[in-house]
Amino acid sequence: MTPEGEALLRRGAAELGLQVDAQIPAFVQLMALLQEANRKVNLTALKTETDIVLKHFVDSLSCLRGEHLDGAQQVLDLGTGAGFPALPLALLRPEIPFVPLDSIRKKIDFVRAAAEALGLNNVQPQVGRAETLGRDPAHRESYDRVVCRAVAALPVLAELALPLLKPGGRLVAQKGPISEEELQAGRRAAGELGGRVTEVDAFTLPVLGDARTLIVVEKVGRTPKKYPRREGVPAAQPLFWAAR
Ligand SMILES: C[S@@+](CC[C@H](N)C(=O)[O-])C[C@H]1O[C@@H](n2cnc3c(N)ncnc32)[C@H](O)[C@@H]1O
Repeated sequence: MTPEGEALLRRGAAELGLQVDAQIPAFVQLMALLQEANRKVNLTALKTETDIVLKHFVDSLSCLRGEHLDGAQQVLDLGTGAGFPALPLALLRPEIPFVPLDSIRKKIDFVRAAAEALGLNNVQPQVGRAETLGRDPAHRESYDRVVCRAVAALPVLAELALPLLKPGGRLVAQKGPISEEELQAGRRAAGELGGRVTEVDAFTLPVLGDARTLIVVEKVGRTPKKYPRREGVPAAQPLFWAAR
């Protein structure tokens, strides 16, 4: 990473109220690993240094807004892709255990290799589908938090995440701007699944000013056994939401 890239990372993090000086060497290494892996396989669409700094690193760190991860014992990153937001979050919060989950093995192979290279003992990547884990007693109702970024519409996320959360746990979903229709469907879906939308935090991405929304869904009851539906159904037939 160039000195300009490092300065951009410091500035973006500072706008979020975060200090990343101690983690700069690790971010430099992560940038190199991502760019090297991207030359071999198409891991992420973002390829330039500026895009990776702002739209992967800083954007991931925005999940720390509102301190929703504080005190969490086990955080699942649903649909982590190349490790976002899990890897930047794990760098900033070494005391929190993260489980980056993705259904695509080559992505999880990268996340595992990157976590090892960065010496991140608090990262345990997992290959699989959220629907499968959500019905597996070893994972159902096992997580304090589920974070996710750019994975699916809110009603779909609610069905994938709420079965995995312990009662009292929270889904922290980072999205772009959200329509009123999606939010309404998400509220109804959350209600059906034992959850409640407790926060809709609209903000702008540091430096770039792109619109973002952090949506928090709290698990206030139990998720009925019939959820999640089988693999692919939550996304193909989102609860309470026809307007896709
Ligand atoms: C658009 S990518 C976003 C990746 C990453 N969160 C980011 O922001 O860069 C969505 C990822 O979610 C994964 N995914 C989608 N549905 C999933 C499911 N039901 N279970 C596990 N992973 C899923 C996909 O394989 C893909 O890697």
